[in-house]
Order: sequence, then C-alpha cells, then structure tokens
Amino acid sequence: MTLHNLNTPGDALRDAVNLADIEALGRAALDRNALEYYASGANDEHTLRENRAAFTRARLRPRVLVDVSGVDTRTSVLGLPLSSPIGIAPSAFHGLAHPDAERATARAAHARDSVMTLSTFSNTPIETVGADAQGRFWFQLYLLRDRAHSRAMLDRAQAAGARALVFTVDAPYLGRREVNERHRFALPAHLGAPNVASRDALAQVETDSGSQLANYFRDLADKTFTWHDLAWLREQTPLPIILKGILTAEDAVLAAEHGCHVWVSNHGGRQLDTAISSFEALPEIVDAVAGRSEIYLDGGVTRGTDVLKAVALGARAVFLGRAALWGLAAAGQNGVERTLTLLEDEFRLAMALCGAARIEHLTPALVRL
Ligand SMILES: Cc1cc2nc3c(=O)[nH]c(=O)nc-3n(C[C@H](O)[C@H](O)[C@H](O)COP(=O)(O)O)c2cc1C
Ligand SMILES: CCCCCCC(=O)C(=O)O
Repeated sequence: MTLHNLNTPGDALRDAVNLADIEALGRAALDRNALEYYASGANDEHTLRENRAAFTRARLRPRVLVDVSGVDTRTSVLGLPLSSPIGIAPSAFHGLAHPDAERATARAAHARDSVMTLSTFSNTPIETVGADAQGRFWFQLYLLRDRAHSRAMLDRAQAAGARALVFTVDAPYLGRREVNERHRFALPAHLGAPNVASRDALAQVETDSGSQLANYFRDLADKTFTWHDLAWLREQTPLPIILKGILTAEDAVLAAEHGCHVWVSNHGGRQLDTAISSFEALPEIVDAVAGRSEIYLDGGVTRGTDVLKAVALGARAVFLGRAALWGLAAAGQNGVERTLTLLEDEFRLAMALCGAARIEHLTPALVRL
C-alpha cells in the first residue's frame, strides 16, 4: 500500500527549494515495496553513485562580463520545442507513486513544455497517456519475444501521438537489484501493465524465488536482437528511432550508421554495475557521432549545473528518471511540475553565471573534466 493518499501538503511542496527536498517528500510518501523498486541500483550500486559523482567532479569555467539580462533556455528535440533541455525518462509503474500514475506525469510534461517518455510497462494504456500528453510524448519499447505484440504497441503509440520510438538496448535481462530480490518485489494487485499483459497473467508470476519483475521479464523479453535486426524495426514504424543505453563510441557510431539517435544511459545504475557513468561516456560519444544524430543523456541529473555540463559537452537534452518519480510520489502532477520548474530555474541561473545567454553559447570550454 502506498502512502500517497496522505498527500504532501501544498506548503511542503512550495517550500521545496531543490530536488533533494522533493526527493525527501517523495520517499516519505512511498511504502517499502515501491521505494525499494524506485531507488535501487544493480548489485553494489557503484554505477548508481558514480552517475552523481561524475557530475560533481566536473568543474565549470565561467565567462564574465556578458549581457545575461535575458537568458533563453529554450531548445528542441527532433523538432519538438521545449522550454528547456529537460525531459522525463521512461520508468515503469508510475501507479506505485500516485493514483493518477502516468496521466499525472504526462499532464506535467505538457504543462511545462517538456516531453515524457512512456515506458512499455506503464500502469496506464498508451492511448490514455497520449491524450494527456497532447503530442509531448515518446514511446519506449522493450522488444517482446512476441514480435507481433511489439509491432502492435508501436502502431498504438504512433496513433496516440508519440513523436519518437525510444528503443531500450541495455536490458536483454534485468540487472540484479538485490534488495528487490531479497524482499521479493511484486506489483500490488490493483496495478497492471495493460500494454503488455493482463492483470491475471502478472498476478500468476511466482515471487518465491525473488523479484516478480525479474522473473517475468526473463521470459518476456527478446534476447536475440542484434544490429542486423534494426532494419526490421525500421520497417515497423515511421517514427524516429532513439537507441537508449549507449555507453561507448563504438556503439554510438553503429547507431548513427543505422540512422538512429543516441541516448547515453546506464539505466540509472540498474543494469550493469561498475559500468561507466553516463556523463563520463558522453564526450567520446559526441566525438564519434560527429553531428549525425541527436544525443540525449540520463543518469543522476538533479542540478541545473548537471544540465548545463551535459548540454555544454554535446547533449541535446537530459532526461530525469528517479527525480520525476519523487515528484510524482510527493504530489502527483504538481510534484512533477515543481521538479521540472525548479530544475529549469537552476539551469537558467547556471547559464547566467556562466555567461551564456543562449543554448548555443554552452560549449565544451565551459567544463573542465
Ligand atoms: C523505477 C525505474 C523504472 C525504470 N523503468 C524503465 C523502463 O521501463 N524502461 C527504460 O528504458 N528505462 C527504465 N528505467 C531507467 C530510466 O529510464 C533512466 O535510464 C534512469 O532512471 C536514469 O537515471 P536517474 O534515475 O538517475 O535519473 C527505469 C528507472 C527507474 C528508476
Ligand atoms: C516485467 C516488467 C519489467 C519492467 C522493467 C522496468 C525497468 O526497466 C527497470 O529498470 O525496472
């Protein structure tokens, strides 16, 4: 049972001055099952911690005596205008955080001129989320062994207004989040995964041997897919394809050669522990792609200076995983909106203090790695 129906008082949300404050509110609103699912990383959680540490280690080289009386944070992703280069990463099961689930996240993305990435494993059907997002959503695909089912999800996403397909490539198997194994994470009975399975099918997955999701995913996901199969995926949808989970120059080159955009990510430290942090992987990927594709990044983004550093080094936009979930748990749509607003405000101030009035002024010279 989640505790969100106690509702974070509006005052507490208004008093939050940064994302850490919202995280504290969000964590307090969740029961152990949900909290451990959201917060956990794989194994010893080195990569989870390193995602934050890498941002902190990088130092800024600000320029001064620049007219920053007006700072413009606006940009676009694949032609979609955004109020700032901050979007929402896909995460499964928003219903664990709030009764409005993905609808609240989609409404917040729309209200803040952002973009939401909807997980294959949402608690809300694609069509419902599409209506709330009003064109401000991308659809994330986990390729199922049942290709016809996967194909049907792509058709539904496109019909619902998705602007891009985010194809997750770092999870043929789920990473081992040990706390979820130890406490046998399971979806509460009132939540389902309507894009993928009936509630009954989920309820029947055994949890005696550990996490319900890990057990379910093992049988469901296609593990045979290779670069050669991208041609098949390309034929299934006219949407732009973004490969999420790229961490090396070698794979970034292949992505660009296959006409795909690149999402630099280690899945928030939930897959391969001790994998490189997303931020440290970014420079070699930007070099390798050499402008052929858009590049996005997620993993540990919680400060306006994180956004600035990633964009300065070549990311078109950054995406929030857990930070959006903490906002959702704290106060539904309002909580996600507040998260986006606080981060955008921090980013604007960081730009001003770096002497950058426009996104184009953010260059690698601002960052010392
Ligand atoms: C609870 C949770 C569920 C997630 N579910 C998905 C998912 O369904 N599909 C996917 O591609 N990535 C998923 N991710 C990974 C995120 O998209 C993103 O890569 C990661 O959370 C970014 O790191 P951050 O949480 O530090 O911002 C999930 C992450 C979390 C924390
Ligand atoms: C059987 C549902 C699996 C959902 C996996 C979501 C995910 O990517 C995560 O990191 O958790």
